[in-house]
Amino acid sequence: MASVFNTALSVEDVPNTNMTKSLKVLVSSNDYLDSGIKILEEHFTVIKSRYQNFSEEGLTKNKDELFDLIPGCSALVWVSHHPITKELLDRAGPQLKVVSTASAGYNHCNVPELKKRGIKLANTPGVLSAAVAEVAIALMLGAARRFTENLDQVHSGEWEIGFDKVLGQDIQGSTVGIVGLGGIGQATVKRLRGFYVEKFLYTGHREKPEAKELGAEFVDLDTLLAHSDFVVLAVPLTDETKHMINKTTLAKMKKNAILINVGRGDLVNQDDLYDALKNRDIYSAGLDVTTPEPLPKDHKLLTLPNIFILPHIGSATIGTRNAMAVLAAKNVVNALNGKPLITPVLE
Ligand SMILES: O=C(O)[C@H](O)CO
Repeated sequence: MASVFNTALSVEDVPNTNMTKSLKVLVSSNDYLDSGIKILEEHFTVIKSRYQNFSEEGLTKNKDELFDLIPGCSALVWVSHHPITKELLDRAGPQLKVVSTASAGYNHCNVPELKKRGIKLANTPGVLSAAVAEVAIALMLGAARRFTENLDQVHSGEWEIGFDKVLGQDIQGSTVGIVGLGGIGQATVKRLRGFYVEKFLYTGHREKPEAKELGAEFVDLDTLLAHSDFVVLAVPLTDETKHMINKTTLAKMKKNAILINVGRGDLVNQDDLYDALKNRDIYSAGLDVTTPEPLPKDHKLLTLPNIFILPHIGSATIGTRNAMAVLAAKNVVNALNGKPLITPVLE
């Protein structure tokens, strides 16, 4: 755990208060951790939403409350996945200097609008790569070894224990294609080394210098889809990547291919994925992210035996979430003290 915390600056490194307590910092949800609150409270007046943003009721209350609390704030620590809209920024007022999202993904932030207004944006990459990579591997195992069907058997008490029953696929000897060899993609490759993967492919905008050491080969998306037994999505959601996995791209994948998504639900056209899984055009899928979240319990994807879904827990470990909370807070301290952001998206 120590090494996770060490990836961000220590509390002592943070510039201290010639700032005033009168600056207001809004924490967008009540599930932000005390490790972050403590740092913020040393410097600022912290205003916290009383609500979380995961139940339908909580989401609505959280959204309404944020609208009431935001006027006059100098910084936002964003733990919600609500979009940061033009309307919300107008409501905040011109003193708003920085948005610090406690996530690697920042697709919920209106970047052009923030830029136009000169508001800084920070995120929390790096500190969560290991935890998300571990979940990517859990999904690979879960989808390849048919955990959904197997867990159903455990719960129903009807085990199919035949020698030839519920057989899965190996990671050993497979080709793993990583879409997006950033921090999470690289961490996934490193952790897969012990699984005796035959070949790593990756795709993205450009070749990555780190790939050589990882033994990963740069290819275009079509080549990756055509050759990979596992396709791991580890890219941010942008206009370019939205629905990059769709009817056309699914048709380019191998029959035995397993699709893994640890990025964002909207990277995948879920109707097309449903059809591909139902028709066995690909073997299975493992998703940590869906659209929407939570996925309604009567959603058609949940009727499929060959899908293994987790409720967006990629970064949800004690060490990682604390590291994210601390980093998000330190970015605010720096921004309001005229120092560079530690992990800037927009500066
Ligand atoms: O973007 C992220 O940081 C993860 O998906 C957790 O929200």
